[in-house]
Amino acid sequence: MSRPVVWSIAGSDSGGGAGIQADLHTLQALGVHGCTVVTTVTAQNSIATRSLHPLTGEQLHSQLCCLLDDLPPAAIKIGLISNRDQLSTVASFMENWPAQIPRPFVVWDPVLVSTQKDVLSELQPEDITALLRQVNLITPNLSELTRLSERKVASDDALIEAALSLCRQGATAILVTGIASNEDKRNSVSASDNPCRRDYLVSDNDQFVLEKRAIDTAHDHGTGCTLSSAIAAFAAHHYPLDDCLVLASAYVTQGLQQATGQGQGPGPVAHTGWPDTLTAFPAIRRSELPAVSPRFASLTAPPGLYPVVDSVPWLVRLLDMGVTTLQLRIKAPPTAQVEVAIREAIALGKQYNAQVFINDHWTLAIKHGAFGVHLGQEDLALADLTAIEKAGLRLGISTHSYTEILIALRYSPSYIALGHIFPTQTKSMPSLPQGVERLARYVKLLTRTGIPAVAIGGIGLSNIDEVVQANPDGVAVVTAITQSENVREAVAALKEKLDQKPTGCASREVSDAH
Ligand SMILES: Cc1ncc(COP(=O)(O)OP(=O)(O)O)c(N)n1
Ligand SMILES: Cc1nc(C(=O)O)sc1CCOP(=O)(O)O
Ligand SMILES: [Mg+2]
Repeated sequence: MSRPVVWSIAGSDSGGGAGIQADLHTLQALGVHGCTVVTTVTAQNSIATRSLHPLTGEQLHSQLCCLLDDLPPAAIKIGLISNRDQLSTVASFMENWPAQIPRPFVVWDPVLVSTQKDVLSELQPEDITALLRQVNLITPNLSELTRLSERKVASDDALIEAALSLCRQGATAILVTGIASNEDKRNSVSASDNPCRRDYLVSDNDQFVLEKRAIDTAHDHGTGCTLSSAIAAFAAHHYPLDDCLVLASAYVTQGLQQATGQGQGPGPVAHTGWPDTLTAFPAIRRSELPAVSPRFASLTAPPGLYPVVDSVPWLVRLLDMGVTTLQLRIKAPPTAQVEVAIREAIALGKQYNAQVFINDHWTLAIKHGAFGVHLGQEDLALADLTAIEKAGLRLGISTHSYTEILIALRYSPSYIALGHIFPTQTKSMPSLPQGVERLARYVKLLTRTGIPAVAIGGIGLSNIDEVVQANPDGVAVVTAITQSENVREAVAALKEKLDQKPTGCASREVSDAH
């Protein structure tokens, strides 16, 4: 099967560490086909840039048209644009994108100065508006943001205001990269702890921070190029924007961790594979999320088959069949009737020595001493996580992306649900089904955290074999049980499939970053 196509419109770095060369290494490593539109030929090595040879707008146009005829892109990364002629060529090409070809995701890393502090572009702030309007994301560092926005950026508030000023000029979203953390500056971090680096995502309707420990290496040439081309690669694989940023950040961190140096100056970032080490992933900071660090009690047994039902009679039926992990999911306000059902469900869980989770209704779950509570991402902002933890309840958290997994990990839950794997009729979902390939990557990422992974969404007898291959610790199901013709047979068959899991709950380790 052919790979998604990504174009890199950027400068050539003869030293092989940045520009088109870094982009092609990144795109290859991340499973997409890279095509190139060279904007400028640089004579450059690891020590200095000796000369720059910009191509004309016409030469760029000819490369762009040739690619569009045969290799339309799923995503485009734009890097070095040396002058106004080049910028207006690329901007007008994007503006006149043919209606019959799906518009690609476009990320622009507005390279103005090299890591060795050589000025690479003649562009002035007033030149950029035409291209800003055509891109989905720009990824300036602090000095580029300062120059493009023509503002002094001395605080977080000033940074956000400068980024929003670019939004007002037509930018959709800005990722401001590599900001040293204010707390580190104030507290002079200990020698054993590398300082934090933050990337700020700012758009008209969203703001969040990706935070990670700085990597102690001299070999960081091509970091910005690698980040933006990785974002384009993940966009081409149809990841949502927040996941593109999270995955690209982890790819760069892995590259910095493994960089070994080439030449006498700063060597290039290494090009590793798909990010799969949790320690390379950033932590996510969102102002609306509770700023607490609870650690919830563990499950007493792996979840295995985990039916999610909406009534006490269903719980009784399944407990009688030997099911040991269940959820009562009543999507209704907390009336007296709901409270009675919750109290009975909790009592049944104790009677059968089963792990019974209460969905959403965390106050009633605490009041009646439940085994555990299940919360979604939206519920997290409203619930008192400290009260749930202090009352000794377990917590399960829903996730639908890498970003949501990183958010969930911050609260050390008792399990993490990964959904929805296949299309589901039970609930209308704002995200797309994830499929078993992503499920397997998530499970692998969680494998050493100590936190069990539960797959949910559209899972039944017809597809459970594929799910089992991804090796989750549990499988949550609604309709596979509640709409089966013979519930006892369905339970037995699903349990038998789960018993064929490749391995059990592996030994796990939790990352400091989360
Ligand atoms: C095991 C499990 N996984 C996911 C969910 C969904 O929780 P949430 O996102 O809060 O949605 P609602 O179930 O409340 O509609 C779940 N309940 N259980
Ligand atoms: C309640 C729920 N939460 C999901 C998630 O992805 O968070 S999917 C889902 C419904 C699962 O029902 P069924 O097994 O019938 O598809
Ligand atoms: Mg919920």
